[in-house]
Amino acid sequence: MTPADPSPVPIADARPLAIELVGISKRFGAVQANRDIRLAVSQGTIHGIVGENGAGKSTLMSILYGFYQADEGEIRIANKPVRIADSNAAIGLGIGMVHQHFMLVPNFTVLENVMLGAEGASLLGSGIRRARAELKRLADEHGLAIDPDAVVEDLPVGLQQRVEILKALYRGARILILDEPTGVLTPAEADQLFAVLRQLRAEGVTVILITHKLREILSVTDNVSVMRRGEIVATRPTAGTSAAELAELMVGRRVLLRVEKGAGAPGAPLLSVRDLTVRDERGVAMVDGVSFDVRAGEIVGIAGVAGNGQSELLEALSGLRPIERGEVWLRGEALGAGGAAYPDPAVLRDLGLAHVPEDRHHVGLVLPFTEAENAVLGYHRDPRFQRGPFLDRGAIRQEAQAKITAYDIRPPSADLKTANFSGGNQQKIVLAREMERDPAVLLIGQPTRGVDVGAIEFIHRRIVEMRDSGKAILLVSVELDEIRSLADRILVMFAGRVVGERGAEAGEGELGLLMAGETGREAAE
Ligand SMILES: Nc1ncnc2c1ncn2[C@@H]1O[C@H](COP(=O)(O)OP(=O)(O)OP(=O)(O)O)[C@@H](O)[C@H]1O
Repeated sequence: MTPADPSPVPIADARPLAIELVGISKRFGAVQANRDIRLAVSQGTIHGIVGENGAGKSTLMSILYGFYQADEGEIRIANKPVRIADSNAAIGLGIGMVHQHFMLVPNFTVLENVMLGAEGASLLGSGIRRARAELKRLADEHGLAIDPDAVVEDLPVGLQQRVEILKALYRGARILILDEPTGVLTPAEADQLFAVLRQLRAEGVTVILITHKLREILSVTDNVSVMRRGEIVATRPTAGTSAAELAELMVGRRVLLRVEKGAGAPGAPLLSVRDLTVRDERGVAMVDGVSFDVRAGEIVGIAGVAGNGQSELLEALSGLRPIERGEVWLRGEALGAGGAAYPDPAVLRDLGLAHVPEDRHHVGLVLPFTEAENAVLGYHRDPRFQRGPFLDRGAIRQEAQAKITAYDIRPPSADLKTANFSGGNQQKIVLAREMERDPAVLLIGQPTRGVDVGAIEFIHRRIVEMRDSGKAILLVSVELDEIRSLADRILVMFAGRVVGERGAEAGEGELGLLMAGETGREAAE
């Protein structure tokens, strides 16, 4: 284990301290999630926190926001020791949190969401007028333009996040915690968010930013702390560090930050899609006449801004969403032909199609189940896991343990409830299950969302190995870098249609234009 940096606090800075954590420790059963954390953050700075999956970042922020109580240690806000019993106490101390999974009421307006639960908010006429004026003032002052009467569920995620930030500022937040805020954003939305954070910093707001994206750390933070196995192992001024150093500090070894991939040798199509149309619950054609092939030994990437039909495409192909029209062939066999229903996910699995869903919480995992149960979910009828009419628990545990080792899932406990794994480790549980089944065709959505750099390196390598062993891979990701480094061919989706196809060498700007629906002359050039 790397010894903790002997002098992690404070980074020399003339500004007063906004936050000091002194010897914070927190244990969950056998897991020491935080150990003797010492951290000092100066007012009006952006402090990054990085660390591998399960390093304890979210736990530490939950302690600061009053969700959990530390077992030991002291929190000081503006040099005063405080007790943060719950999130109301945190808000009272000027601490605001922007959650990974937004906590907004979808069918309420922006104004209603901002007012909801705020102290002294009144839904009477004068109260609403005052709140509206205050929201406008905050939006103008911080460069957070928004329509107060827009219904939240109609807004793109970037603006929903803006509502979360405004909500925190409305409650008087002077310290803002953002836990992986760009996971659901497009590159352009992420840039806008960073512009907002820089402006907030200039106004004296203190920001703590948790992210796995080292590029973001380098571009927007002043200082950065690295967590490993519950401890802070280093704190550095951002200007004095690099992506390579941070990655090494995080995982304790050198990490390859780019994908190594030879030229592909694509064979026959294993998945063919013709004129596919899929509607959502509201009857809107989310996938609108889409056609493509994915060949053996090929990775086809679908690039696009979230919400342009990529999710519905994956769901339909994997049997989770009805297909309205179109044809799908899997390994040369027409699915749902001659009026038969499209096969359900279990049948598709038997036919050699695996699916890593984008939404691991709702589709990929049953959170109250143990790791071992989730490790074979959907595959538990496999003869390897049956003993007569019963499940062979020993075989299931053995399989789970092998995957835990191969994917470095932490903590390495097959008996732990899946809900108690960190987000990135939950993702690895789904990936291990679907990828190790040796499917002919793999549909994979957002494979590295919330996953640390060491695990990204591993997952990317596995995807390339699968391609090289002749699998057909359809990859959906909002990370353009991920698509560009993995895919052999790139299809761009916009408003339910494939609006362009490019080779792996396509430039970011060119793809960005297509993603924004600019299919005119500039995009063609
Ligand atoms: N409520 C809980 N009960 C039991 N264990 C927990 C609980 N919450 C977190 N843990 C454990 O504490 C450790 C730290 O988890 P935490 O979510 O803080 O990690 P993280 O650094 O935020 O990870 P990620 O990057 O994957 O989100 C993990 O081993 C996790 O399994």
